[in-house]
Amino acid sequence: MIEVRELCREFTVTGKAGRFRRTRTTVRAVESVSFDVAAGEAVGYVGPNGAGKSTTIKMLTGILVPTSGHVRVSGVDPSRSRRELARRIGVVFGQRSQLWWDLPLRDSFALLRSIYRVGAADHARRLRECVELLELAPFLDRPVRQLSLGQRMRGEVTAALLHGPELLVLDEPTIGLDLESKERLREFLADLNTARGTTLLLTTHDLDDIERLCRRLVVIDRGTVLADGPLEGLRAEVAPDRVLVVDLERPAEPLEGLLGVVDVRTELGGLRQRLTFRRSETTAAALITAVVARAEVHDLVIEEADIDDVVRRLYARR
Ligand SMILES: Nc1ncnc2c1ncn2[C@@H]1O[C@H](COP(=O)(O)OP(=O)(O)OP(=O)(O)O)[C@@H](O)[C@H]1O
Repeated sequence: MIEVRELCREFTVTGKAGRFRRTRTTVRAVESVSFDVAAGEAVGYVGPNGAGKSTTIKMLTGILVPTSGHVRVSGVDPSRSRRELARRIGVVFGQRSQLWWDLPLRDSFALLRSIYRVGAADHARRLRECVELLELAPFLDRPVRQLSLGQRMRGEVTAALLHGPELLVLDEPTIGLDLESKERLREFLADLNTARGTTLLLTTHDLDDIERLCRRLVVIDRGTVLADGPLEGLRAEVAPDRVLVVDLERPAEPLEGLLGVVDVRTELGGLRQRLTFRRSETTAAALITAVVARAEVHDLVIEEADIDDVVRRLYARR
């Protein structure tokens, strides 16, 4: 669905040096990025501010022409075949709108139907689904400028889906939304991917988006790919330890010497013990069995690096 090879984009920035002289410097926003996305995948494209995410998305959607490298999306070269691409993919920019500000949402949708030349029946069916799942009915007849951010975003996502795209590209789709709106949108997108097979590529700084939506993460920094793989694989790679926290019925000596355990800390006078263990050397189940054989356990919980930790550690590698 997406094929990117050694993609590079430079910008020339002019600055002032003295009264009359100007300097020209070249900024490499995307240095060399390569990755593929297969049909049906849901991929998170993440990286710190200025890493080159938006620039990549703009090249994937035909808004920017690459300086060098190869890119194909949905079988076409995005910057050469923008119209063809627009028929095949949907794009949502959290910070920009594709709706008509003064028109009621319903009229924006009707205009998009004529622009994309979508059949009346298909349009009506897709609109009905979005209206129901994204709960648009109460504000369909209101001008876009009167909508809240959350309402408008639901409208933006609908607008991007009315022509039935096989790929949806989202740049910061949940930015600025409240928790409930974020959750509603995530649920809708997860269903779009799993039940309908629409391929998703999204950039986000909200790693809960990734946790809920994406099985795979492409992490970029300074215009190159730092890591690419399933979240679980990346977690195992950068955070090889997990922690088993056990609350005992009675205080006990530290539970030392269990297979795979690299550190034991006691709290509450030995009533709570935190056992750090290597995921490559033992499983949580085996360790729990070993602990239960040594002491009477009241409660236990397993802690591991959350997605923020994983991504932070990946950035820190640089
Ligand atoms: N039109 C432009 N002219 C000059 N430099 C640019 C231009 N667009 C982007 N850049 C620079 O390229 C780099 C990558 O920018 P980009 O917007 O792709 O990053 P990003 O990963 O999307 O960041 P953020 O998370 O802050 O949105 C930055 O250093 C930015 O200043």
